[in-house]
Amino acid sequence: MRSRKVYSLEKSKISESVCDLLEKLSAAAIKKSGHFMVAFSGGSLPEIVAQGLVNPEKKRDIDFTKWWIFFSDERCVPHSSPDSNYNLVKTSILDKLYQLNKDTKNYIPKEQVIKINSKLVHDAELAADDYNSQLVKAFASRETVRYPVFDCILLGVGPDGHTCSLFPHMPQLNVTDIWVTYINNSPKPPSSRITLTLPVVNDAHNVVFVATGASKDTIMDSILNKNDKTLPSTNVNPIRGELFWFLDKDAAKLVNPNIISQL
Ligand SMILES: O=C(O)[C@H](O)[C@@H](O)[C@H](O)[C@H](O)COP(=O)(O)O
Repeated sequence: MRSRKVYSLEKSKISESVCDLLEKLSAAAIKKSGHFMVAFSGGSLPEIVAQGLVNPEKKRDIDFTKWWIFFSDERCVPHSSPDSNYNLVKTSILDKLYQLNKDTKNYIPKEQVIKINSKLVHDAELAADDYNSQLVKAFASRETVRYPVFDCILLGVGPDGHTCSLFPHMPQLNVTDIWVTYINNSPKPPSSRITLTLPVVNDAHNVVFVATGASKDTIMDSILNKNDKTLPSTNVNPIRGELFWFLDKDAAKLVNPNIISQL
């Protein structure tokens, strides 16, 4: 891992700070390769990013036409379901971005939002294979390596240390021969999901965790202080990339102050 930065911020500062970083990473990626390949998790993350990204009071200097949106994990539900991470990102970010920038057309083209195949949500294994093929197609023009290299993967962390849909003591954490795998007994409902595998996450140029709330203080102690490798989030260490943790004060309460970076 090139570097790890752990930030502990007032909750009100989290969205803006994460999006300041996204603005920087986006500009660098677009300059280097012509696009910004970013994967979103579900949970609280999309709303947190939305507050800083599609804010009429603070327009971002971002060329959204060059963004490609992927999902770090996705539930095997219809796109219209309230449980769909695509639906969450669409309603919290994509639709608002369209409304904010429809005059300038500075929004993400629909064909650059790579979502689960809604015809396959009845079969998580087929859906995972299909998403894997979609990744191959999307990254074909860029990649000569074994894995797709995302410019940024945005992750949340569960109170049990899961991230994406990689859960403690479940076999998906050890899958290394494919880019996307599936689970049908997720401890966090809904039970059927597809997820990026750990090697893909660790091949990203940048991985950004966002964790807020007192419910995350104990797990943050296990991940950052105790380095508990049974927890999927502890195993996220980008091989050539940068790792960022954005914590609010509640989630960072038990974290050793010596590992906290200053923004
Ligand atoms: O689809 C999902 O459920 C998410 O991708 C999941 O991995 C989430 O990121 C964590 O459960 C944290 O969720 P919160 O940020 O809401 O606690």
